[in-house]
Amino acid sequence: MASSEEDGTNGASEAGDEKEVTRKRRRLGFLATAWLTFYNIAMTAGWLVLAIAMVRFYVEKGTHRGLYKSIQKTLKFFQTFALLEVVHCLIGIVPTSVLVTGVQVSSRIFMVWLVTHSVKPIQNEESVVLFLVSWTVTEITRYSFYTFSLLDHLPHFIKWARYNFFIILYPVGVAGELLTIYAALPYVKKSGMFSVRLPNKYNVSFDYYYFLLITMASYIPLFPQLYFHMLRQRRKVLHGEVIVEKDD
Ligand SMILES: CCCCCCCCCCCCC[C@@H](O)CC(=O)SCCNC(=O)CCNC(=O)[C@H](O)C(C)(C)COP(=O)(O)OP(=O)(O)OC[C@H]1O[C@@H](n2cnc3c(N)ncnc32)[C@H](O)[C@@H]1OP(=O)(O)O
Repeated sequence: MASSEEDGTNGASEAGDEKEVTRKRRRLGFLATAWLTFYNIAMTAGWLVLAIAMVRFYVEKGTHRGLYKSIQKTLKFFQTFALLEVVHCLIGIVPTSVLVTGVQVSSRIFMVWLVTHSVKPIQNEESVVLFLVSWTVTEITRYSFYTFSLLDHLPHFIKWARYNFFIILYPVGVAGELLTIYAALPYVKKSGMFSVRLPNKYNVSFDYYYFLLITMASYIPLFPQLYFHMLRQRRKVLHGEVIVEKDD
């Protein structure tokens, strides 16, 4: 696979890229770079394990039924581990917005623990496969992008994939998430799970069913912001390589 140095960009932009990498390293410091490299390698490996497990399951069983159950431990571990991304932003070792990362990570944690893990009858829905596949492809690409960038050997395809796959995978993932929450609604309403009814000694009430409806509605203002954020990042990072994209 060609590295960014080998992909046909001109000398001036290579020199600019190298200076940028050196500036970034100095800014980050050794410890932060080492930690991020370890973190990104671990996350790439984790999501790769998940991808292989999903493909193996489907090849062996020929159905998606039981898929979630078979991969849930790995999924929960690596998706929960991603909470560290919010910490990375908070302590300033990655130049990403806490808000953007917070919304992204919390919606995933919410989907994993408070929807798919908690509402057992929906675990075999096709929509679960939809978001699992789009998360997995996205994360393998994203974490390998960060890893190779930190190691200063970024293959052009990874960079291209990082800033193009999301155009399709983001809406597909969101559709999978929304359909899964929608499928959970009847069970949540019937069981009254996570809901607190009056009267009680704290005098508070909470209805998880309505909370889910509000969460679904909140995708309407929040998702476009994340999507346009990624489109802006795409323009920033791939700017100047438009000719390469056209050649593709
Ligand atoms: C409690 C209930 C809450 C419910 C909320 C409900 C509302 C939810 C609405 C939103 C729905 C989202 C659903 C989502 O789960 C669906 C999917 O994910 S589907 C699959 C497709 N998904 C994607 O493609 C995700 C794409 N999005 C992102 O990648 C994110 O926006 C984000 C993770 C935040 C990344 O954005 P960022 O701005 O960081 O982009 P960059 O990758 O370009 O990074 C910018 C710079 O930071 C450096 N960086 C970042 N992280 C690292 C790292 N780990 N290691 C090293 N460096 C890192 C990166 O290199 C860039 O540096 P520089 O600019 O110097 O080059």
